[in-house]
Amino acid sequence: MLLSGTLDADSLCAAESLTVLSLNNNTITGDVPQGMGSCRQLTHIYLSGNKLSGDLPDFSRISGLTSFFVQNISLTGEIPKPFSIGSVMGNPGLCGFPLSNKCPPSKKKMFCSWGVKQKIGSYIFWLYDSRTCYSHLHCFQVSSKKPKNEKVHDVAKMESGMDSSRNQSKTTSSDYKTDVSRSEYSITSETGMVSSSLVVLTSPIVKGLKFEDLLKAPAELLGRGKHGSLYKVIFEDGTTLAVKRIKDWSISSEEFKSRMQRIDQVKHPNVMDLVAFYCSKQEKLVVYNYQPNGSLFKLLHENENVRRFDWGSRLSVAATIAETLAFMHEKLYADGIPHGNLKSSNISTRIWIHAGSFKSTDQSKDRMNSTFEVDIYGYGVLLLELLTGKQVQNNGVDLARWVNSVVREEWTAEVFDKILIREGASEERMLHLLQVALKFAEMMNIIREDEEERSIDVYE
Ligand SMILES: Nc1ncnc2c1ncn2[C@@H]1O[C@H](COP(=O)(O)OP(=O)(O)OP(=O)(O)O)[C@@H](O)[C@H]1O
Repeated sequence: MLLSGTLDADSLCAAESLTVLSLNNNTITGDVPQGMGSCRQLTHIYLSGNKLSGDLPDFSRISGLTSFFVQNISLTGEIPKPFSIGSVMGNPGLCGFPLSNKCPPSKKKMFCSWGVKQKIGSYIFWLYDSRTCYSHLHCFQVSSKKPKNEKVHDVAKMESGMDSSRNQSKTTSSDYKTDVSRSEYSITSETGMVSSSLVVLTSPIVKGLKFEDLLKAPAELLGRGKHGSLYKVIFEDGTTLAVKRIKDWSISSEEFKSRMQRIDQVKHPNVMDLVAFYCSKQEKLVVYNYQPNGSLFKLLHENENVRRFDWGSRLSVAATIAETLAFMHEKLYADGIPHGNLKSSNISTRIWIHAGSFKSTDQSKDRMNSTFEVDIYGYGVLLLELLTGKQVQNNGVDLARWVNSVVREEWTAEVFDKILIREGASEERMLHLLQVALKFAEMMNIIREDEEERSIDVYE
């Protein structure tokens, strides 16, 4: 017997024990109701082959959603998480990864304007430890106003830390469009290396991608961290990737490869898939899909509509990250691969955790425990950032100390983000979470009773 009728979000959400909604191949009609995005208990949604239509609700708030099948319906909108291509095919109006349909700019804008309640999700990028040589840097980073020979020098200077104007190193996409459309330099001409393919792990879109293709495409420096530089690389067909050029990592190619493959095997919907990697004596690159939606950092600190990032959304982000971290730790503990660099800029607003994983070559138990503890500490700092709305400096040490001093000495609710206070979020609940966060900081032994008051006044 085929089921017919329409979907009612209120009753679906009210059925708390309903986790698997299995309605494939029926004759259900009407829109997929927007309210279904609030049915947080759902883990599996099967709606393929019905007569549904309309805009996809925002399912990104359903952190436990692991299966999502909407094949052959006429839905429109952006896919909430990177589900397999098979599960969303047959919907010409859907866009976003893993489909090759890019979402129109208007949709992207929607994310950039931080429609938090609807759009907050979390993806974590899980990745690497890194270290590379500085050769061929010009292929990625070219300044627009100088002759090409000079550009090479600029890049080399920037990468080696000689460039004093570090913050000015960011170049806009438009600069690149006009000036970096084709670098005359290639890895082949510089080093005599032969053409070589990247190891493509996930994306059918970039199959056959060559190292040279990456080097030649227009690139924009997104940022430089302690493990190397990240570039936005734009191809002629519009495919946009984020490429991390890892520096100074004395790890053998075999080990690098096996780490990347191991990370690739552990799939979690909130951890951004590695698209590809490349490893040679001179270079180690890791490739992701470019995420246009901004980071949790931007959401918290550079968002004009910050008011909309309310307590409920922050809690949901915190819970999603915790769940994801626990999953990844469990899967990767034996391999000694923690994230290693968990911070708000590595979490994008659809909640993808950006990769990052420093593998200790010292696999002793103590050492391994301590590297995983760094993630727990990072998570504690993230909680403090969500609760206080303050920017993290000095790896979170100062923020943890400041919050600790407020909690222990002269308690004031002003420790919390004033937006949360204004919204009427429960002080008691926020305090509970604050205490959890402080426990993580204590674990790293950064808060001590006998502590000198050091630089925590930045938060006063
Ligand atoms: N796939 C991506 N798409 C879009 N932006 C990204 C992507 N990955 C990272 N970013 C953004 O680019 C900037 C630089 O990222 P990167 O990961 O290099 O920083 P980092 O973690 O400080 O580096 P490091 O690990 O070397 O210390 C950050 O602002 C981050 O939010």
